[in-house]
Amino acid sequence: MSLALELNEITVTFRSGDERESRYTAVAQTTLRIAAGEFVSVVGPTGCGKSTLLNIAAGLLEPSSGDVRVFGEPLQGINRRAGYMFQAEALMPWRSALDNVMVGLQYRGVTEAEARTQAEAWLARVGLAGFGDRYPHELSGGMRKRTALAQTLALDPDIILMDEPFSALDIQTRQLMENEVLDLWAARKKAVLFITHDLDEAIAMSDRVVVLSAGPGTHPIGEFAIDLPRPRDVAEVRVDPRFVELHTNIWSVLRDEVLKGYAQQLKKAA
Ligand SMILES: Nc1ncnc2c1ncn2[C@@H]1O[C@H](COP(=O)(O)OP(=O)(O)OP(=O)(O)O)[C@@H](O)[C@H]1O
Repeated sequence: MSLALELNEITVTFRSGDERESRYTAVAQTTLRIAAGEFVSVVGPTGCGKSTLLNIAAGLLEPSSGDVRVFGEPLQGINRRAGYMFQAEALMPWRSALDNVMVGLQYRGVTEAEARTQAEAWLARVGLAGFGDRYPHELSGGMRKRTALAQTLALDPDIILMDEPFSALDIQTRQLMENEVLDLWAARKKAVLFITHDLDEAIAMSDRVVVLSAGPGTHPIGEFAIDLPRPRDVAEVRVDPRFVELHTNIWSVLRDEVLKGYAQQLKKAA
């Protein structure tokens, strides 16, 4: 089994506050490996370091120590084998949905005509055929997420990095999007690193769920193989007795960390 992404013994220390001497170790000695085609979710308490790990995988942030490998090669700079989808809206408001999807392709050197054809096909795949000429403000939140998904997948990345991509959506739209992502993933089997607060979402979508400790110095404290059959419907799978059992097992590890995470946030705010 080939590894798509390896984070080996990663430590990340930030300078914190105004005092130059003051340092905060967000991530400590964390190893996380994702096989080609594997869907892995990372859950952990608020502020523990999930986004920091994703930024490391994206090559947007350099670790203080440890190394990152992409398909066996050391990562230098931006991870060009990866596509990202973040919590915040990433669409350019002055471009139509179609232009938003086309721009990444054109940046890669695809001709305008070919980029248009591919972008139209991706918009259709995410259920937005006929919406290409709308601007982001003319689309619903779910439609904007679909556009962002088309934008990410159109570049055909081997690794997909997602940081709470659906957290702003209402529950029905969210479940529709989760099922769509699972269908698209099943068709093309990319490696996915999915960050979420939501344990139900993590279990419903993933092959494996990794639980991070509360910070400072977050690190994995549990790893669970999700042996639920696929294809899955994220709403239906939640009532499967095995889902409930996995949820109980993972929550027993996560619960104390969530409580520690809240205490930590309150201390930081004080
Ligand atoms: N550039 C930075 N400078 C200083 N501290 C930072 C920086 N980026 C993150 N941190 C701190 O590192 C810790 C981890 O942050 P991170 O955003 O990775 O957590 P998270 O688990 O993704 O949070 P959430 O669940 O709330 O999205 C936090 O305490 C945060 O304040």
